Amino acid sequence: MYFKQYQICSSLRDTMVLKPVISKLAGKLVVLASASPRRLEILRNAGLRFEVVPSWFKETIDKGLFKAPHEYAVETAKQKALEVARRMPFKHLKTPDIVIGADTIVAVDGKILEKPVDKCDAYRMLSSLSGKEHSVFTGVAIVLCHEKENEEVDYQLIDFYEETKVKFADLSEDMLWEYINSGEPMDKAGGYGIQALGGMLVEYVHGDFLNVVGFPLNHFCKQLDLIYNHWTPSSDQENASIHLSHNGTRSTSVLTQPPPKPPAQCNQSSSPSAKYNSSPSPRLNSPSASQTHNTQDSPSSSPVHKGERKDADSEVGVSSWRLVDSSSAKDKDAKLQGSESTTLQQIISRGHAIVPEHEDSEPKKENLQQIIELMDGFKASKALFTACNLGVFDLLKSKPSLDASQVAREIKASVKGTDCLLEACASLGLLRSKERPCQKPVYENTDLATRFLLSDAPLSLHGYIQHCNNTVWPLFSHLESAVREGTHQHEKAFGKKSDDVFQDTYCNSQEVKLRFMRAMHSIAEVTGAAVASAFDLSGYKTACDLGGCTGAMAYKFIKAHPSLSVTVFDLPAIVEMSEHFRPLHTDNRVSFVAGDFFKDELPKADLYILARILHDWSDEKVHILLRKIADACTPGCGLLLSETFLDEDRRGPSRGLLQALSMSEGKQRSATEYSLLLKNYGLVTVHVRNTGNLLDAMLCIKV
Ligand SMILES: C[S@@+](CC[C@H](N)C(=O)[O-])C[C@H]1O[C@@H](n2cnc3c(N)ncnc32)[C@H](O)[C@@H]1O
Repeated sequence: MYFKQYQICSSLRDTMVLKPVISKLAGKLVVLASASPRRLEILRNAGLRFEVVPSWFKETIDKGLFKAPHEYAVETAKQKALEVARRMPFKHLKTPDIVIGADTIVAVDGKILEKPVDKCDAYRMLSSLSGKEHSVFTGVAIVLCHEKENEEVDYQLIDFYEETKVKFADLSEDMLWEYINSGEPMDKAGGYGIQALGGMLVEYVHGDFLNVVGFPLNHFCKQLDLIYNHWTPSSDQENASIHLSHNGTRSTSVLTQPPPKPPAQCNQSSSPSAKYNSSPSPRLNSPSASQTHNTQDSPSSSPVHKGERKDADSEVGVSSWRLVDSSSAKDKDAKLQGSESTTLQQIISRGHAIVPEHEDSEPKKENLQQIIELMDGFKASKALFTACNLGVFDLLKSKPSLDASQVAREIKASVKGTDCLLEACASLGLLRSKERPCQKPVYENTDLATRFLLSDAPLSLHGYIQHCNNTVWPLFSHLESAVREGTHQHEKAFGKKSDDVFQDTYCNSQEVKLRFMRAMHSIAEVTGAAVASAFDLSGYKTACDLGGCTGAMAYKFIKAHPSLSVTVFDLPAIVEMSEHFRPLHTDNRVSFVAGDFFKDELPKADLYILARILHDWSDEKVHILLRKIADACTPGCGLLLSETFLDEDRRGPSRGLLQALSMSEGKQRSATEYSLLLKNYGLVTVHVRNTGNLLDAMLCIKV
């Protein structure tokens, strides 16, 4: 077991630099516009969380329009991604943040080979590759979608391609037909799959192997790095094309292209309503006004910058649009019918006007809305807490369709106050009000409330809501002092000095302790399954969940890993109450040990779990704990760390940054910061998983 894992560890060390890049996409709705299982696997293995929405774009672009084969692959990738980016807000009722499209082709003797249509076609393709070197190109398009007002979405497009040279051995007729009859060639570009049987046909590969499989992961990560770490919203960079040389050395050049044509010229186009405006910067959050481009190009020369080719192997183009649908939302769906192969040109002529943005002198509606929502945020939180505490959602589960006076009677509150509370909850999407002629409306729980707000729902957040109301709220009411003094405000909020919040505050009374445990339990119930299944832990037999509280995480781990046993290690005051949280149907693979992880010997295990622990403690205490863990680990032992990882630039997620405001003595960190910290203790990160849920995860191995 240890040997196997150590190998994984060293081979993955090289990819470490890429992980923080992938983590940039955490919390974003990333969509892969491809059903290719090979692309799916490559991206999943890289830790990317995404939805798959296969593109309806038919690969029917006339190849003759393109000067070079890669241009065709890039154009197809673009059209696939754009089709999904445009379809999702209508068909899926959500706007993705990023859509990734890709198209892989094989080119030999100036001809493009796609997927064979039948066995004879496969034979023709494979025999044309026999004994020769050919090129595999994957065109990739990254569409960044930026939702503006109801009817508007900004699309920014980054595309690039990767070329890999592959040489086939001389293939005998027997070998060819044996391979064709295996069925493998049929859904593969060029008629072969290098990752399976087709690998036997290959003499050598020059370049990125994964590119031949279907997705140039390395180049893609470099692109993400450029998008998220290196682009700044400067006007020069609007015309930036970034060239990545094939041998891995990167040269970034800002092209000095002639300025794009002004909007007046765009208006002379064949589609009278079409004006075109590019957003200035590839950063999602910088959609201010800028340059214009002509949209009258054919698909082969659509408004993606065609920069000078500095390097024959790879090219990146950047462009962006703002589409405004000039028609009503109702007929959008109808318009999209049969739009599988629409080009940008066609979108325009279907009633989407692309208009320049103006520097508004008045505040934009959405800006004002954003500020007002922030100002009102505490009112919404408090309305939610109050409705939960008064048992409104539980009541409407047992007695649906009550009006305000009936609810008031049941929860023993005033009719006036209850009326306001119910109306407010309905406006927040927590209740549904049903109008009745000449009578007061009645209320029911929405699906959201049924899922998360009932005290007995499997994913109930009731416990955490009570903790927020009783503990976090008082702390936040002293936020200004906390910021001025740089310390936690437990004494001001709870009238009691606290050196160790867990022992001095949470374990102070049975009531507070149970409330704290319910809070931890509810979050672990919601997040635990994603954390537990984030990595293949089949090599581990025993785990110890340090600060494992009620055991909620531990139960998720044994469910996800049938051969794993977990010891939950927590303070004696917590362990004595853990029985209350034991699931009805569970075996004895979860056990509890009471102790203090700063002072006592840690239970022996080959995997340690630290979920939501490190962020709470000072550097000094973190050092004590990690030293103890490192000493308890033999080489090959694992540490699974689960926290909310901050973005690498520490600009988000807000949830993590806001939580830091009320934290006692610890701090929030990014995945890289955790990795560097753990490395000091010989714990080398081999995988990072941004779960897209509240908690992310990282697997480290002791070397
Ligand atoms: C924020 S909670 C996290 C609970 C759990 N790991 C989860 O993710 O749901 C921190 C846990 O660490 C435990 N803890 C705090 N100080 C401890 C100590 N000195 N020794 C052992 N456990 C401790 C607390 O009792 C609590 O259960």
